[in-house]
Amino acid sequence: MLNVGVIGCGGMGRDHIKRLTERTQGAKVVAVADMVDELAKKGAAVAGVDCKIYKDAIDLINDPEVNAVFIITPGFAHKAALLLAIKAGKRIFCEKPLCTTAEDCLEVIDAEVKSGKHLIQLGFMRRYDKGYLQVKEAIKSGHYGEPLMVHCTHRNPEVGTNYDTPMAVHDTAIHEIDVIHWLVGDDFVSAQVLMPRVTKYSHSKLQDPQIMLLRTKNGICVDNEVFVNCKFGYDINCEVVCEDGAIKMPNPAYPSIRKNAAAATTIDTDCFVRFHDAYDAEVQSWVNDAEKNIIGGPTTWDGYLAAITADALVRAQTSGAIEKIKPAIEKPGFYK
Ligand SMILES: NC(=O)C1=CN([C@@H]2O[C@H](COP(=O)(O)OP(=O)(O)OC[C@H]3O[C@@H](n4cnc5c(N)ncnc54)[C@H](O)[C@@H]3O)[C@@H](O)[C@H]2O)C=CC1
Ligand SMILES: O=C1[C@@H](O)[C@H](O)[C@@H](O)[C@H](O)[C@H]1O
Repeated sequence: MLNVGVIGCGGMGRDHIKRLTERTQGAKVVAVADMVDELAKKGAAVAGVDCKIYKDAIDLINDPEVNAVFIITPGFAHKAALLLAIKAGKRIFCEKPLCTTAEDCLEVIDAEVKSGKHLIQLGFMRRYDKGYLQVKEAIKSGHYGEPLMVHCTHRNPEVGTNYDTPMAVHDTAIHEIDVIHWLVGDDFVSAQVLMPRVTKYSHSKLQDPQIMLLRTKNGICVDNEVFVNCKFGYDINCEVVCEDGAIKMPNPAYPSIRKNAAAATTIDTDCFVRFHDAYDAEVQSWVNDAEKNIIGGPTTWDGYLAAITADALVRAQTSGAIEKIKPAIEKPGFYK
């Protein structure tokens, strides 16, 4: 049994605690930590009566009963917890983004490589979504030729006023950055952002919507509409256009209802419902891999590649120019 300690008991933290407690085989949440007492208590209540509560992440990490750690704090707080958990040699599941800057990601890579053990899996759950997996299979089959273009939309119904323009990259588009790189098996080399007219539902610190453009080494062009106050639903789409056909990701199936001379189909309203099965699958696979002592999912290196792409997009948000993307180091042999 993997005894998991969860750091960060906000919305996503509690969702993972519920998953680990109710739907994951072979894992148990034995401790939680949150700097806000009330949230730590809420997290522990989801886990069950014998769950320990800590205020400081370090105390949870150093608890000998805890042999694996979930880091579900906001992105800016990931680095500190990651470095402590690596030092303690604990198996780690860290929510996206790995860190909010590429420099911080390099520090984490350095620490993991020096530890000599593969410890970290990143929460890029879309790699476990049935629809994306079907698209990947179709590309791999070779029946449709080489991918040329990828059209994506990442629409959220709304975001709070703490959500600003760079977060459209770090918090939201980071999912396409990772999943498209994984789908087409190619690295990004440049980034650009187009800023359309701003929706009346935005606020002074947020340019919404945005069109993010990425180009890969092999010349594949990706356009990603990020629209986080679209109002109508949580709407994730992806179409890969290849030389001999176009592959559109299926969305979860809902019935088409005919009423009042109109036909309507449900669109999900949040990521927790849309990616429910993908989150379950990523966590179950991380638990299963513990027995084999491997990290089978997205690694720290994937987190770094996503971070350099995100940094280029954030630069492009203000420069309006095409920004280059280049890793500062060669991929360490450790991750090959
Ligand atoms: N994969 C996905 O689709 C999603 C991933 N996330 C990721 O999950 C993480 C958390 O997001 P939310 O739960 O939405 O945020 P949140 O703000 O609701 O919760 C974060 C929690 O961490 C606690 N916290 C902050 N710093 C801490 C520290 N140093 N030690 C202990 N506790 C600390 C806060 O008190 C808060 O309770 C983020 O990395 C976010 O990007 C969030 C939503 C969906
Ligand atoms: O990760 C997530 C959130 O943090 C983010 O804020 C949303 O835009 C994403 O759709 C969701 O998957």
